[in-house]
Amino acid sequence: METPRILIADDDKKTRDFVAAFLSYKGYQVFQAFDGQDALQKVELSDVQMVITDIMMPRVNGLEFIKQLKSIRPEIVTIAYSAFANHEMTANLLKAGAFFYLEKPFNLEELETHVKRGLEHQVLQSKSFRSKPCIKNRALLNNIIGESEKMLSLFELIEKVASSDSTVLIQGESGTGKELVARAIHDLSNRNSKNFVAVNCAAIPDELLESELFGHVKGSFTGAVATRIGRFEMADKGTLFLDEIGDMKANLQVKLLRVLQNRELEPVGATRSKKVDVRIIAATNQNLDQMVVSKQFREDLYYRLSVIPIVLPPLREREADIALLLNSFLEKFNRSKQRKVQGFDKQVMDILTNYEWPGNVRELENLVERLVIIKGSGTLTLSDLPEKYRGGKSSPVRTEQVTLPEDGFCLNSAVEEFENRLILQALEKSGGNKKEAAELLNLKRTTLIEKLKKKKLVYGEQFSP
Ligand SMILES: Nc1ncnc2c1ncn2[C@@H]1O[C@H](COP(=O)(O)OP(=O)(O)OP(=O)(O)O)[C@@H](O)[C@H]1O
Repeated sequence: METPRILIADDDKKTRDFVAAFLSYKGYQVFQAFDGQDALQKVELSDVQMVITDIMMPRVNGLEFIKQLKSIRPEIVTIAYSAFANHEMTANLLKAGAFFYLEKPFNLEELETHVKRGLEHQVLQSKSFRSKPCIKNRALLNNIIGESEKMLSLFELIEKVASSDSTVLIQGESGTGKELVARAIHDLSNRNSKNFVAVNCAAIPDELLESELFGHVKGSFTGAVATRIGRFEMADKGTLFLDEIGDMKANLQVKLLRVLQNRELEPVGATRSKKVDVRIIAATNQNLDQMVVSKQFREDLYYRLSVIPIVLPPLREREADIALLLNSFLEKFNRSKQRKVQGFDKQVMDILTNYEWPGNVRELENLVERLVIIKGSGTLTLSDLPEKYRGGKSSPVRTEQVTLPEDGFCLNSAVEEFENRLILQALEKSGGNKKEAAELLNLKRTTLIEKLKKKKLVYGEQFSP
């Protein structure tokens, strides 16, 4: 049996460390959160079965935390504790779905008894949740392929959050389907008759992003030849999807925070602000938690955005979906490319099921598209697979051959040069075709185009770093 995973939420570090040390000693895997808001984040990131929470905490207190947790992850068992409890609070806690309530100071052995009971209860409860997955609108989620347990709970979560109008933060590796999930949330929400507007914050040059988001008035900067509305206004009454939010620069983070707080924005060069009614869904493949610690991302904005956190699992953690994805894409590309490939032989299926998929579903989809086009008909066998899949190696780039010079060097410019060279090689290989080059690099086509713009790279011209 897997080691049970438990999260302890308490703003008092001493108590938190004390309870954590005891439960770790007893063999549980323990995580810590410093208040209810932080706990909501960590629940998703650490995939726990139980939360032990203090009641008196700043920002989101224990009772509010349990209510929110139950609305998104009802199968997680919670034990609450507090120094001052009265009958009314205990009743409220149990009504909110807490499994047990303990009064401080409590005995650690007593806590462990309730932890054991709670975890037994959790196993039974999660079985019952699994046996009746209540996904009402599977048809609307049709373009998200998956039947693994992780995907089924994702579908349930999408349905629950869609109607809530809260801000959502989707985290996950590149190619796991963050944009697809954002669209599904919009499609299932009351805003679905209005626009879903997507902005890739990493792809738009920093100096243009502000006017792209908030719009500008004529003459406010060189090139502002006419007044233009921004993406926020385009998404009015609908949904704005802010992709790659981790790349947003500090000055714009402040402006975005202001819009989220006041629900109004100021176009570049305008003297008056405008009201907007927009639901924000943000996404990133970076570790925002760590970026907050290293002060690259504002903590206040992080909490504003992550009211409902969703973490998409990488494909290697849901092997059960790989065959389904391979077959679904095979069907899709047979249809759209007018080919008649019959399927994958067992050896190919086994290799692809055990492959790591560093580029996740995007990589799988691109591979199937290429295989279908090239093969045309018949069954796909080992010799049809590109070398890297046959050898089981996930990256053809031999980074281990790179050595750091004695006196060090500038990492940023080296990385930039490395990226530029690979982009130009991909364009070379595809004869300048950007869609194909993006596929070779496992990037979205639009991301590649914006990267080229940002870097001022032109295919066909000699690149000098
Ligand atoms: N579960 C899925 N079912 C079907 N297609 C999927 C699934 N997940 C991802 N895809 C496909 O994979 C590709 C990448 O998905 P998407 O752009 O949503 O990923 P992402 O996580 O936003 O990537 P990035 O971080 O690079 O922007 C798209 O073509 C999408 O349709």
